[in-house]
Amino acid sequence: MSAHGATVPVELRTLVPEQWDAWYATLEEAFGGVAEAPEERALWRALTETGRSLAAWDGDEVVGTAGAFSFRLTVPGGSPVPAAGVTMVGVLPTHRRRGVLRSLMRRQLDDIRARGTEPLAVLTASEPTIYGRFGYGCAVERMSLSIDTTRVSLAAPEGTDAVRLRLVPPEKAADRCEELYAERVPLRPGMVARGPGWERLPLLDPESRRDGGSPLRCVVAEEDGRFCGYALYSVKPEWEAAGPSGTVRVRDVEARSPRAYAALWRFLAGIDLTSSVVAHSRPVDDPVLHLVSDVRRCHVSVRDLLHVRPVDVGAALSARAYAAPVDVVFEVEDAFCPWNTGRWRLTGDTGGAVCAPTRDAADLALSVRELGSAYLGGVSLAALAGAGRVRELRAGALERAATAFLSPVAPWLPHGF
Ligand SMILES: CC(=O)SCCNC(=O)CCNC(=O)[C@H](O)C(C)(C)COP(=O)(O)OP(=O)(O)OC[C@H]1O[C@@H](n2cnc3c(N)ncnc32)[C@H](O)[C@@H]1OP(=O)(O)O
Repeated sequence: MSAHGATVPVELRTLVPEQWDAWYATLEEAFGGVAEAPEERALWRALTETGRSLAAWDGDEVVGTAGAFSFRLTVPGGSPVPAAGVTMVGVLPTHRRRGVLRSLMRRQLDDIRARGTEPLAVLTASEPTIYGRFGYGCAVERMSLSIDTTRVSLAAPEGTDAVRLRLVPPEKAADRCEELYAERVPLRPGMVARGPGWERLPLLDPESRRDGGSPLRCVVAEEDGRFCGYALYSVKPEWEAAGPSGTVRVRDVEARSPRAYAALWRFLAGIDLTSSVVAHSRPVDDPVLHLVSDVRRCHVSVRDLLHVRPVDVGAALSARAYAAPVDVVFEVEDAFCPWNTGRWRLTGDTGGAVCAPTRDAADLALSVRELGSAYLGGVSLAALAGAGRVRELRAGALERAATAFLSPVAPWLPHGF
């Protein structure tokens, strides 16, 4: 019985390709019933891994959906670790709060564990309050910026003026952009290698999502004739009594050098007839924060992005490296996946780690959710301890573990899924 009504006795079945339309229609209904543009729908259809997607049936009706992508996610130290990218979760409004999501999450985590290859599950949540009960912790935040470019100037490191910028249709630059993206993936925890088909995601640009803005533009940066960066953006023109006040909407910026990075942002901030540059998903340590003359007029805000759930605590903690030597025993509580509950000894350093069950006394006590939050190195165990969510059982253990877990580069990923 759920808190809101009798549990619905749904039957969970693996999605078969012929049922994709009905399945996806349920998902769209759960999200409010606005149909996606045909190209968007076609992309998600192509990317759906039906064999690991679940449909909850009530009689002959699909009332709930949950999918998973087979990702390789960068973890601290730079290794790619297999992770289930949980996606397309929805329950019909007629069936909400009667345990359908809970049964989908139960089955999905059991399936991921049974595969034996993915120590982690990750997701971006429609609402951050939903997934903590299933052991997901917020591990990555994203930063939004709205730069008032009538007041803010950008610094130009030496060599910036030598960077040549060129407007190129996004499809024409796509291969070179993907290559650069692939180079960046190991450099930041949270980044996901884009498998076949995913290269279309950054170019997805349905008219229905433009909200009065231009089609997607691409500017590429070149140094000595070599491709060294790109920005994907659009422009939303606007006219006020006092003059033009358009907005540059940034979708992505990547570069191989600080010169190219600065040149791209300076370009975006200087487009005629615009007075602001808006970017909704940047890493919280984006170097652009150190290029601007007035960070307050960049209207920075931060919100949750990626939630991480260790499915196999031992394998997950063994798969990453640590910024400093660490030898710590965790007392882990995991109500939803009890196979993780117990004491785990983690020993590791910058070269790698081993994490295995132990009978030794615990140094730190926490739930699997806090381990998920700290896993990518962007959330400090010390901050979680400050909230009472990590308990130090041996003096000094918290500081050492917190130092070892942190990443010098903030985790991030450039797009949802
Ligand atoms: C990874 C992704 O795809 S994120 C996208 C998630 N989907 C959406 O937001 C679409 C719109 N919403 C929905 O489809 C549904 O409301 C869902 C999927 C969020 C929840 O499905 P339901 O079947 O209603 O959830 P279910 O009844 O299993 O609830 C399980 C628990 O979570 C809680 N819960 C579920 N949804 C919410 C919510 N939006 N806010 C707060 N608590 C919630 C329930 O109260 C219940 O708590 P309890 O165990 O203490 O009783």
